[in-house]
Amino acid sequence: MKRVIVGLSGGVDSSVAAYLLKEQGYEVIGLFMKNWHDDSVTISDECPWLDDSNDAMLVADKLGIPFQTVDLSEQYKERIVDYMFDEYQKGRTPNPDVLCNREIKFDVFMKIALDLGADYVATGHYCRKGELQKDDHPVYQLLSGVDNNKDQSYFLCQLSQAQLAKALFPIGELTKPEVRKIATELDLVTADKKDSQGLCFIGKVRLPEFLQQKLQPKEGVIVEIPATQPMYSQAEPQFSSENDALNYWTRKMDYNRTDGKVVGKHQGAHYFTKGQRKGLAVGGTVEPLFVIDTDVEENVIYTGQGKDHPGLLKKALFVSNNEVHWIREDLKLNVGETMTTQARIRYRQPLQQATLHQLENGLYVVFETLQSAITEGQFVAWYHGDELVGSGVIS
Ligand SMILES: Nc1ncnc2c1ncn2[C@@H]1O[C@H](COP(=O)(O)OP(=O)(O)OP(=O)(O)O)[C@@H](O)[C@H]1O
Repeated sequence: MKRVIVGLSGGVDSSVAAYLLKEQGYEVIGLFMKNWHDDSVTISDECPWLDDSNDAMLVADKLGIPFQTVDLSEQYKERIVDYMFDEYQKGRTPNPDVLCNREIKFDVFMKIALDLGADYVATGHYCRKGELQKDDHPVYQLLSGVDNNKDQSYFLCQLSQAQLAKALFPIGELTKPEVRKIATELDLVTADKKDSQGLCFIGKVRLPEFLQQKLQPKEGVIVEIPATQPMYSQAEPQFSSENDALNYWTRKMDYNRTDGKVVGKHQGAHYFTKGQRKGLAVGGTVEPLFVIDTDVEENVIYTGQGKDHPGLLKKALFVSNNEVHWIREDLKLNVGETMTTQARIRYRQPLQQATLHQLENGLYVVFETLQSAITEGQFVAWYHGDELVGSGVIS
């Protein structure tokens, strides 16, 4: 009998995942991980991990499976929390959920599970795993969940073949309502529990308060850039090489920053991210202000009115070579090659038609239409239909 260790979070999705695996005849063990030190960077008075671990235990009990907890708060602090601070300090916006999957759930947690004799590690993610044979070797595929509303493949965009080989996603063929129905029929305590917003990190703390714990406030100005200023020339120029064209589409905004006017003050550019609307506290504008760029060195936030402000829009992005990741290693592009794909630059964004260009210095992703708030530090993931083929950190 194959042994599966399922990450039991105390939520409904992993509860049902554990049930389904048992039905399929696996030997199932539930494992809860504690991520947070009570005394470290927790903000709110609540202590949700205790409630969650208790719910996970009750579910395991009801399903009649063994249950254990592991404390991974040290590793979580080192690999996720510290990295978060570091990235914000540099003016980038990291994605803790993607990292948590790559570094914690499918690395530290997975190694513990394998040491406990597991053949597989399962989670309650809404995605599916496929398998192909190529040159007599198995090639694993990461496929989106059938529930379009809940598809979580994006959060797993940094998994490797080795990690996928050992992963199972039992609820990927189901919709959320179907999962809830199963949990209700089984009378699980988690049946009506509200979703954790799919965030393993921000769900537990409020981001601005979290950042203020480590990043010192530093007063600076908010500058508004008028929307009438051209960001790109209206007519596309003639390019002498593909390189020139790609650099043109990914370059920084070309407005003269001194043309903007100071409209307010902020407490630190490193607290802000591109596309952000909340927290600017500047009134009296016709349309709401959005952050179009931050300069953490000069401590200036550049803003513009309206979500279609040209300063927010770009057609392409760049990923440096060491941050390009192919789940489908067999499809990796060589220098000079291109690939037609569909891509997204944030969770739940509908897939966008795009072309990948692998050049000497890195990978360019050129979209068919302008994209809003392409943000450094976030992940771009590219797909072929419902298969997530690769991803990278936006430079
Ligand atoms: N503290 C934890 N301990 C063990 N596994 C976890 C934990 N947190 C998350 N997981 C695993 O990762 C999966 C995705 O986590 P996420 O935080 O996105 O929750 P979710 O989609 O709301 O799922 P759930 O309803 O199971 O909490 C979970 O279904 C679970 O298998």
